[in-house]
Amino acid sequence: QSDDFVSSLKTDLFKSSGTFRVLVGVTGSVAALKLPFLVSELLQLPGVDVRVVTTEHAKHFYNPSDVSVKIYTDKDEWELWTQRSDPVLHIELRRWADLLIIAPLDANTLGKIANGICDNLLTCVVRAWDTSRPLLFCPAMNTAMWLHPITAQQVSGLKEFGYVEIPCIAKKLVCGDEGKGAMAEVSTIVSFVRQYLPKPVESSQKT
Ligand SMILES: CC(C)(CO)[C@@H](O)C(=O)NCCC(=O)N/C=C\S
Repeated sequence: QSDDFVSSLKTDLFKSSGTFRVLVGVTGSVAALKLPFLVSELLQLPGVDVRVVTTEHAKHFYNPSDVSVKIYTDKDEWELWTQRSDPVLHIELRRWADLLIIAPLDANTLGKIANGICDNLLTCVVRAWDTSRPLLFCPAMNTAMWLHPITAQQVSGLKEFGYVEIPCIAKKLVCGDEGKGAMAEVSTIVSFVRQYLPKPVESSQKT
């Protein structure tokens, strides 16, 4: 199981350059219920290959059978690496991805990333991230959490690393609060990602 698992990653690494590899990180905000829709919309983009890395808490909010692409979990990291010669999943994933988008980014994972904590597969990918590659994040949390002063500090910290914020929006949240904290709309997220796709090469031959 593990070899085809990694070999598919490795083959992707050497796949024809036409493929733009998008890794979606999903965390424990209720906005994670949008994951199936986000993935299906991203797959509509030309030449895009999508994989997902989930945290344990995110699993409460979506059904994996509604997601048509591979979802990597913390368990996969430990099943894959049992001896020195085994590949390290978070390193294979940081090599594989051309772009990482964390949607939604919950308050907990925001805090971890802002401080370099890497205690699960997703935060290990982020901790090992090649900052010359785009990392986009979509904060989503209760309005009271969003308004706490530590949030602005941590969001600006991520931006100092060069990560790109896709700002949260004001909505009537599922808990009844009205205000900022809702994840950006999927259409907004997809249009952000679209900006990073390789430009189609103008054909030099005159037809
Ligand atoms: C879930 C969705 C997308 C429905 O429109 C929206 O409410 C949202 O993004 N909420 C995320 C904010 C959150 O995590 N609230 C947690 C407690 S209020």
